[in-house]
Amino acid sequence: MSQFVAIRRELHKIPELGFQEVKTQRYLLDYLATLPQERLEIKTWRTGIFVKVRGISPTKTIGYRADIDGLPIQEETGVPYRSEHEGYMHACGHDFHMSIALGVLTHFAHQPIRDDLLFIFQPAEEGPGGALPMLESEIMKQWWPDMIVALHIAPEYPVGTIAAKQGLLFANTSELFIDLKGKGGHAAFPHLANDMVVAACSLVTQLQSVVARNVDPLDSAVITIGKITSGTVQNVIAERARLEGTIRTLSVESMQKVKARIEAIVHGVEIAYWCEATIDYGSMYHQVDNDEALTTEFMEFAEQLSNTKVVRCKAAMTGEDFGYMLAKIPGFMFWLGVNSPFGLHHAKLMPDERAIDFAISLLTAYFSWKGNN
Ligand SMILES: CC(=O)N[C@@H](CCC[C@H](N)C(=O)O)C(=O)O
Repeated sequence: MSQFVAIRRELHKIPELGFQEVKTQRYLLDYLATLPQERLEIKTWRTGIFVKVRGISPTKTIGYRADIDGLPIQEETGVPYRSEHEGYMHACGHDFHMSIALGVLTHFAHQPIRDDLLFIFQPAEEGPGGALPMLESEIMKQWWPDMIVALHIAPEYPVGTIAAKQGLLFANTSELFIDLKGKGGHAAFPHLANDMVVAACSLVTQLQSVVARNVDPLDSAVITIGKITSGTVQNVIAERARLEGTIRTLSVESMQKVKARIEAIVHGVEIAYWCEATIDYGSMYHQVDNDEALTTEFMEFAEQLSNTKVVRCKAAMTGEDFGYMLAKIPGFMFWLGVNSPFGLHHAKLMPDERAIDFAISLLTAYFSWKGNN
């Protein structure tokens, strides 16, 4: 087993939620301390880390970002290195993202190139979002990169495949939390209560009409309600209900339109079900827009490598707060094939670990070329 597969397994055991990545940060710092320090500058930022690898005669700084948080999912893989944190899992591949970043960083700590490299270990990608505050931090302002790159694992592609496109790659996202408050009561006397289970069910159904009837069929949007909580016991009418979900759109304008329709429907539910409703949009992520020239250059670079297959993919409705970085710094994100029968955010996600060494060699080759040219 390669060193960075072993590191991935250690990180896989300790998934932590956004801005709680204390053990993860400690693990990363301990590893960084084992590298030759002559060219490294390491600065922590909340639970994240910035690492600069000083080049020999720098003309620019190339940034590379890896996200480090896990998800509140109970792992069902049964692997020996499964999560030791009950109810939490690296089910979005951030353990891969970190070990790949460490592999690339390790190479350049031993064999520096002309240009500076900036590695960003970013907390809270799954929420509430670490990219934007990290981007606004003093450290980032001091070490501002001229370009920036990130990858995301892709269960649907085989190892050795990368997928990317110029322009829009990932959607705009907004979390969605709706609280309904009616009147509870005895299950036998519904006419004396305002039942929030019924209101919530109706609201979920009505929300489906926004994408079906209000979004241009040639545009795209998603409204997913992933969680509903309501009620206390089977024979009591629920006074409250809470819906938790996410909105995805392919433009900022569509996001505004979808939210306006959601607000109108929620107001209609207030009237129809004699209840009070509040909407909270939680955290929002800017769409991931890949720089045309840099993406083309990277895809052409990867295409001439004998072990790499490059796919021109479509945009996806996933979200990524790396979009905030790409809104300020030219660069790109690409998908890395990991060939898992179970997808992202699934309790049985099982990415093929051979993708780790493949990605380290791809990125090492690309940064060596880009950082000397
Ligand atoms: C790559 C990926 O799966 N990203 C997450 C980002 C979540 C953003 C936010 N918490 C939300 O749910 O809107 C995704 O779910 O796409």
